Amino acid sequence: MDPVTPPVTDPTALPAVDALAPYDAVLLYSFGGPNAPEDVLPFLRNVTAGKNIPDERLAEVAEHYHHFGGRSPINDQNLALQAALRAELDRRGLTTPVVWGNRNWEPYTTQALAEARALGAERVLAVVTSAYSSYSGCRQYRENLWASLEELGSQDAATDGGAPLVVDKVRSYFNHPGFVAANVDAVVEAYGRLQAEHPDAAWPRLLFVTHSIPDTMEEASVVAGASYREQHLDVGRSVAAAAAERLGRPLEWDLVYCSRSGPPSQPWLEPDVNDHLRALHAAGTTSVVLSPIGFVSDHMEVAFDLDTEALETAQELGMVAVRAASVGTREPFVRGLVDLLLERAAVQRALDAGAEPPAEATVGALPPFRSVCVPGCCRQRAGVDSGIPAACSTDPWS
Ligand SMILES: CC1=C(CCC(=O)O)c2cc3nc(cc4[nH]c(cc5[nH]c(cc1n2)c(C)c5CCC(=O)O)c(CCC(=O)O)c4C)C(CCC(=O)O)=C3C
Ligand SMILES: [Fe+2]
Repeated sequence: MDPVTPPVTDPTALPAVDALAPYDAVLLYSFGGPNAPEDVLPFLRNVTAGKNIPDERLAEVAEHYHHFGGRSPINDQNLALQAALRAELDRRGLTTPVVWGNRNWEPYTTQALAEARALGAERVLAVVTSAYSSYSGCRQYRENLWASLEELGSQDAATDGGAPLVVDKVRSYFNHPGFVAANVDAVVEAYGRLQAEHPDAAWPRLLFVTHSIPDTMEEASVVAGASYREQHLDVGRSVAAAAAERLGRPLEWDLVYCSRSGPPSQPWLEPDVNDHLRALHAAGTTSVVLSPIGFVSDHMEVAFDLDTEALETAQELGMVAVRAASVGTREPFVRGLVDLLLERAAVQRALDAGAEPPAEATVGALPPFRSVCVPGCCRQRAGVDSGIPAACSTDPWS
């Protein structure tokens, strides 16, 4: 018998393979913030429910919001990022809907998942507005996702007769080339701005700033591969090296922290940005650039803790200081996020097929973080199981 000759097919005649399959919706998943003065207290109650935050700290943080008319910039920034992701997906011919939801304010997680469901989604790919892995940037989001899926009756069987809704998430993307490149651009621009505005200033020292977390949370974060602090140090090395090359001069840099809360007796990551400015000043530094690599947009922690407080500290000390922009909707970041969505879809197709997963893009010394969290990933305290289930992991309940 003649061997069967396979039919010659015209690839352009085949239906386009959906590059985001198996996902049929994307969830932009964020922290949330108040839109008006009357939102401030209920928002803070949502954020701090079950947390050991002293009343004095809460009153102080409420003042930060009222200082800006009771409205956080974060929601507008997320709407802008949602629109930018939409535009980048459209540019690549992808029509998958992008919904937006928050852990702590409207539109809440459950609303966003219900919206995805109403659009016909069965498998949602979440991207959180936190680049680093720790309880605050990973597991807490996953716990909230689990709770919302429960609320929607989607864990075991869908109540609306369809397939159960499943949510996966993209890996922590601190060491993704797009996130790093956007931070490099912002640092280079900030050096340009500082030199233009203060031509006589000394060559600035570079301070990378991130959100402080309790030492216990830092210790627990290492389960993901490298601790929260080590993840930032890796990004700091990458950004400083690339920016120094572009600027044609070496850069000296430090990693510092902002927005500490919790009782004073509880140790959190240090040094605080203000304390560090004082120490640098005492040691003779006169000029700094602050790069908020810990945050993806210029939300309240940036607008208050850096632009209001830290820049005031620098001014009091007579130091020249400029804040670099956060990645926001910068093109390398948005393109990188869409690359990540596509990469995560390819990873999932390989996992579902038992095939070799594709290579995952990184820069720096650390490996790509896991797409599916391991049991015990990103707890509040190392070795202590809170018993709270979390989505997007190989924990026994998922
Ligand atoms: C690591 C991290 C990020 C970065 C990663 C990410 O982006 O997720 C982040 C982001 C944010 N944090 C924010 C606001 C707040 N965070 C608080 C409290 C806390 N944050 C923590 C950590 C983080 N937080 C921790 C360990 C606490 C203690 C209580 C707890 O264990 O949760 C509190 C309570 C009052 C206070 O103590 O400050 C508020 C109001 C906003 C919104 C800003 C806006 O409205 O524009 C954003 C984006
Ligand atoms: Fe994790």
